[in-house]
Amino acid sequence: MTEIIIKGLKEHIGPGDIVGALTNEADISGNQIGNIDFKNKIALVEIEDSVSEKVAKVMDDNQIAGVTVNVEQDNDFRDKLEQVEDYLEKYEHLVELEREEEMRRHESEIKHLSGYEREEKGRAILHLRGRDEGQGLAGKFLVKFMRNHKGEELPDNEISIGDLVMLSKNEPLNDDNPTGTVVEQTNYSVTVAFDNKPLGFVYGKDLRMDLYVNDITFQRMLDALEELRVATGRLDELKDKLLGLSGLNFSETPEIEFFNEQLNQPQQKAVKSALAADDFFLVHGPPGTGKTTTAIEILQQAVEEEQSILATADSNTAVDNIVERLVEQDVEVLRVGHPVRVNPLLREHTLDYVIEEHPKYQKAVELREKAYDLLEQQEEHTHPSGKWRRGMSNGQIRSLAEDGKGSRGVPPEKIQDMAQWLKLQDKIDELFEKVERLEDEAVQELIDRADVVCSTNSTAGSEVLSGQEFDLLVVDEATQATEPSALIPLTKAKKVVLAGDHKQLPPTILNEEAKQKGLAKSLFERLLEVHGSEIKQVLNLQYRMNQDIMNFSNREFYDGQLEAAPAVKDWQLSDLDLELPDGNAPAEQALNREEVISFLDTCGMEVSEHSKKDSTSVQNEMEADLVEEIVGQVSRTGIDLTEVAVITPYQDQVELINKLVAAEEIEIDTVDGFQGREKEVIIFSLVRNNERKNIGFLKDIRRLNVSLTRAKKKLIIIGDSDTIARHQVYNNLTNYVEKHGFYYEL
Ligand SMILES: Nc1ncnc2c1ncn2[C@@H]1O[C@H](COP(=O)(O)OP(=O)(O)OP(=O)(O)O)[C@@H](O)[C@H]1O
Repeated sequence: MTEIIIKGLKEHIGPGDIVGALTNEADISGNQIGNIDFKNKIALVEIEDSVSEKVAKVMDDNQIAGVTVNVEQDNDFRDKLEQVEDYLEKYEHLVELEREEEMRRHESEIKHLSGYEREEKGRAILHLRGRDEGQGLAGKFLVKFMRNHKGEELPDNEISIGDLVMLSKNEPLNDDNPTGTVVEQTNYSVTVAFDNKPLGFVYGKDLRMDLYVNDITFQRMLDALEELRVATGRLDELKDKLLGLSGLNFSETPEIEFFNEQLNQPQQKAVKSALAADDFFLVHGPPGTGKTTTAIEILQQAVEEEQSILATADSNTAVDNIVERLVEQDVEVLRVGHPVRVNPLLREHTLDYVIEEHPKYQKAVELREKAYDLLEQQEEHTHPSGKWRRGMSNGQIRSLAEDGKGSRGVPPEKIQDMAQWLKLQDKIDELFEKVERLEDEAVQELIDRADVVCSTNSTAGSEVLSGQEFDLLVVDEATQATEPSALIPLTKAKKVVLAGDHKQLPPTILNEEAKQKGLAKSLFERLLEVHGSEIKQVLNLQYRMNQDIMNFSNREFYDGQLEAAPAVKDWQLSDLDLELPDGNAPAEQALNREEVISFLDTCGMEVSEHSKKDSTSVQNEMEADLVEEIVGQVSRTGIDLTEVAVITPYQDQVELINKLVAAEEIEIDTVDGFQGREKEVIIFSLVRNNERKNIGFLKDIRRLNVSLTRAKKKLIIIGDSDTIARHQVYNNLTNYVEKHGFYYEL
């Protein structure tokens, strides 16, 4: 027996349909068919060896029970199926772990912060009252929550549609508190759907709502995984390729004219290869090498070819960056996403904004208002409820009303009044149906009209984009997205280009087990591992840093492939019109010496790191004082302070330095928060200084790479070589600065 694979089945198709179709269409007898095994929408059917080829040929693109199916012979298929299932189950499990961790963190915050503090952070809303809104879709119980005081706006908050929230009265941590999903939201109210009838208190006053988990993104990840599981056609092919079950295809490299004439050789090559790739392509862009610049050119070229295009990134900031740069190039962009989360300067490109101008949407607004008027009119009539309905069907009420009759003790006038209510209901239903259709059409027309649709990875899974297919998906900052997150837009695409740098920081994962088991790994990295360097182009000319700042990272992380563009390779702080200090104090020397990289080593000084009570973070007062001293020197040079930043791996150190440094223009941030950014001068406080030589999460040397590649003209590092230099790369760093920079033992 040989196994043939039938793909694209529908739920209603059973073994009988398959046997029927095969015996009829392929002219074989029932006893030439063996076991039939169903896996989702796929059937694995055993066929006698002598006829299996014929069956596969006849049945491919043929119909079974009215459904067109794909049929092939593939002896490795069962194996592949298992691999796919292992992959999907693994990620479903990891997403679930992360989701649970997020809930735990919210619980812990609810425990440790007051309600007001949570409200301040936007993760709780206090002083609410609940109003019963009846039952909604799938029998869920709907409750609308508003402030106790009528007409009072809700405070700013992070809660959004799809999130799981918890309702409480006085006891925010009570196990019995009901949780439900946010289904509707305005400035004044949040409507929540509960699976079961919630406890009576939610219909009262003085309630508190807590964000429990930002669930929508997790749900969309799980939906994307499920889509992969039942994928057919192009998505099925992409799935095989991303798992390495089949190879990649490339078409001929196109001859093109570049929109951006400044693109350098590797950038041009990346654009051409990305266009030639049929399935996946990676643009590997080390810091400052023009990753986004290259991605923009790829998008413009695809627009020129009239492809339908989706461009995404994990964060709203990164998406806004793409939107801004596309708009500069006169590309017609449609930005999908909540306008509140979009840069105000770009709001005119959001779907919510442009749709207001669409005639069909305007008509929908008009009809909706009509429907609301009718709803009001309806209140003047009798609702056909149990009390008055007395078991009568709508049809009976209508025909009794027509005949002017009463029934079951209900007088004729009451029946007529109920019939009037029903008549209005019909009109209301019809209006809402029209509203929905008009809105859908308006959205579709706007999507079709746009050259490029832009959204976050998560929002690519939103209702407005459901059912859309794109010829090309470009994901920027792809190494900062988890694999399931990148899968959300991928399920809509025929071809995928990812731009990123896996040598910089991966996405933040809260759950340690999920992180260890691979959730922090991006799709970019998977593809690189599976398909090797054929799938990528490295951009190796960087436009950010003096070459001495670049070179350490170049050697440690990029195999020496990076080059500094001529314009930047020798630039220095003294090129700016500044008054550099002329003293010999270390903080002064760090600024006035020619060397662009300095290391102020605190190795001989007292051990000085410590953790605050209940904090997993670390701080170092001695380093903070030094930072303050250097900032003082920098400020006196007359430099534009918005061109200076202090970065450090630890949040508590950020807070400590923030207290010491008065100049508000100077950004002080964690390394993770500063990824993707740059400044003329960077002061980097390493913090770790302990007898145990413990360097905590500095062990992730990608964090060091990010830290060392933010400064354009001056990088000042403060750290304790005794603690850090146990680690080889940090040891290399101190050696490097001794040789190529200004190294000073305090
Ligand atoms: N071919 C080029 N010629 C001149 N300047 C360029 C070129 N390519 C990129 N740049 C400049 O280099 C800077 C970095 O470019 P871009 O923002 O595209 O890089 P990136 O790799 O996405 O950066 P990051 O690593 O910070 O994410 C920009 O100021 C851009 O204008």
